[in-house]
Amino acid sequence: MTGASEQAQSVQTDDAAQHTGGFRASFDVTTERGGQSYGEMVEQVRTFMDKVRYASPTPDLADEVIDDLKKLNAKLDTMLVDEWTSPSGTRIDLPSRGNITLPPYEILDGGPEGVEATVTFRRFHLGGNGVAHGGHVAIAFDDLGGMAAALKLGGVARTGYLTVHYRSLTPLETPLAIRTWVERFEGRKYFVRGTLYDGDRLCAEMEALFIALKPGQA
Ligand SMILES: CCCCCCCC/C=C\CCCCCCCC(=O)SCCNC(=O)CCNC(=O)[C@H](O)C(C)(C)COP(=O)(O)OP(=O)(O)OC[C@H]1O[C@@H](n2cnc3c(N)ncnc32)[C@H](O)[C@@H]1OP(=O)(O)O
Repeated sequence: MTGASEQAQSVQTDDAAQHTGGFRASFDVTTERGGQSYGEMVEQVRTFMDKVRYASPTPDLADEVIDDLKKLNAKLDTMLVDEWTSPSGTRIDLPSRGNITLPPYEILDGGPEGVEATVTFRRFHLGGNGVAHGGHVAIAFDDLGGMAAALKLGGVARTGYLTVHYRSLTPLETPLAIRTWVERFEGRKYFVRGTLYDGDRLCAEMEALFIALKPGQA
C-alpha cells in the first residue's frame, strides 16, 4: 500500500492558482485543519442525518430540534472560512477527506494504477426499499474517479461525462469495495473505469471522462 503522504506528493499543489475561479485548480492535502475532533464532528452530523431520514417527530420534538439546530448553526457562524481554507475535502486522514457531502469512504490503496477504497452508504443515502439512491453511487464514483485521474496525471481534472451502469441493488450500512482506475488517456482526456462490489456481487460499474485542467484553468 502506498502511504497517504506519498500519494499526496504526486498531486500538484499551487497555492497561487487555486483562487482564480469556480474549481480547485490544485489540491490541498492536510491532516490538521479543523483539529483532532473534526472527523468526529462530521460523523455526528452524518448520524444526525441518518436519524432525520427515518424520524417522525412530534411537532413539539421538531420545534425542540429546530431550537437546538439554531444554536449549533450560530456556533458554526462564528468560525466560517472560505472554501479554500475549510478542512472539508482536504483531510486525507478522515473518511472522504472530511467532506460531509460525500458517502464516507476509506482509501485502502491509491496511486497512478488506480484507487481502491471501502465505501459505506449510510441510512440517509436511502433511495427506496432499503437500498442506496443511485445518485449517491454516482457521487462516490465521481470523487474516486477524479482521484484516480488526479493521481495518474499529477494534477486536477474535471468530469466531462460519467455513466453508471447499475447492475444490482446497492445496500446501505455495508462496507462495499469500490475501485477506480485510468484505463487510457489521450492528451488531457483521461478515460476512467470503476466498479462497486458487495462481496462477490457487482452492484455498479462506471465509465467516465475526466479532463485535465490546463495551467491556470479554473
Ligand atoms: C489517500 C488519498 C490521497 C489523496 C490525494 C489527493 C488527490 C485527490 C485529488 C482529487 C480528488 C477530488 C476529485 C474530485 C472529482 C470531482 C470532479 C467533478 O465533479 S468536476 C465537476 C463536474 N464537471 C464540470 O463541471 C465540468 C464542466 N465542463 C468544463 O469545465 C469544460 O467542459 C472542461 C474543463 C471539462 C473542458 O473544457 P476545455 O475548454 O478545457 O476543453 P475542451 O477543448 O472543451 O475539451 C477537451 C477535450 O475533451 C473533449 N470533451 C470535453 N467534454 C466532453 C464530453 N462531455 N464528452 C466527450 N468529450 C468531451 C473535447 O472534445 C476535447 O477533445 P479533443 O481534445 O478535441 O479530442
